[in-house]
Amino acid sequence: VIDMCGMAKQYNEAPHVEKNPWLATISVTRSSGLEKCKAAVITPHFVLTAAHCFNIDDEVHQIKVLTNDGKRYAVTNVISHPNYNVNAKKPKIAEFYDYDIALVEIGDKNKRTIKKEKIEFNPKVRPICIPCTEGTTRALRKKVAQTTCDEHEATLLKWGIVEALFITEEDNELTRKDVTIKTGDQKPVCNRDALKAPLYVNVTDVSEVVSDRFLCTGGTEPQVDAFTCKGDSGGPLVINHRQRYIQVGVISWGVANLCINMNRASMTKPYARDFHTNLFKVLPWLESRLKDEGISFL
Ligand SMILES: Cc1cc(Br)c(Nc2ncc[nH]2)c2c(Cl)c[nH]c12
Repeated sequence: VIDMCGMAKQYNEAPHVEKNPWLATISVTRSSGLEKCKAAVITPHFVLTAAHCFNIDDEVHQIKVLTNDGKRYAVTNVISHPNYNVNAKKPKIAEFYDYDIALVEIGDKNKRTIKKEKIEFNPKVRPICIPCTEGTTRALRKKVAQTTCDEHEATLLKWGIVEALFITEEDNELTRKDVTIKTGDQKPVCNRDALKAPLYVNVTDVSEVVSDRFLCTGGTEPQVDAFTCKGDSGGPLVINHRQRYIQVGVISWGVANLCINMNRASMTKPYARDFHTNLFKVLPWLESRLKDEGISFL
């Protein structure tokens, strides 16, 4: 049977790693120290993360992918979106996160074996669903023949307020955090708070920093949303559709740093918004890079 995506243990007492089997951690070892990001398992050879987790001079031997079963995988390639350029708007905008998304390819370049090492799936390690793939059509319980990518978007990113979640690691434990994606008329209200980020104080036009590639979450209306910490970068923004999990975004950046070393402040702020790269806006790139991976895009 084709590996069904977005499946997880649902029973209350299930270990957190089996409730969130698609979460992975990326570690980048540099002379300046260790950087960690989150990622999502999407195929046996690829995890999806944020491009800003890497520097241009990082080499693949410095990067490892850690899955929930404790396995560490070597990396053969980091494929950042071609339009990602954190320096694109310097000096006015010191960091620009448009197209903040990257695929990390698993395998060991040095291994003489023909077959690349690949992620072993098990109850703690499973792929998440990606929009506009057959796997997601099945996960949405729709007819494979007739369902279009637009229908996926209409079903998942309805107009207004969309319930979603991300997974963070607190005291070595995975915990889910609930957020609401502001779409439709709620989107400008959410995006506007980007100008409250210290980084963007001298920016006047929000569209200079919040491009159409972003989904916006956070704040206190209509509910008090969880906020991200820098260490959450690269993790998946997930929609739970009838106990099947579909990734719609990659955690990119946030307005307020309400965390000290991943210890969250107790109170959020109304302007504590987070921005996530919207997978529906990077599909041609995703499809072109995943074509030999047994994922059939619509
Ligand atoms: C997830 C995440 C990533 C980054 Br990079 C942050 N840092 C930042 N955002 C704007 C400029 N720098 C934050 C903050 Cl702050 C909260 N969550 C973040």
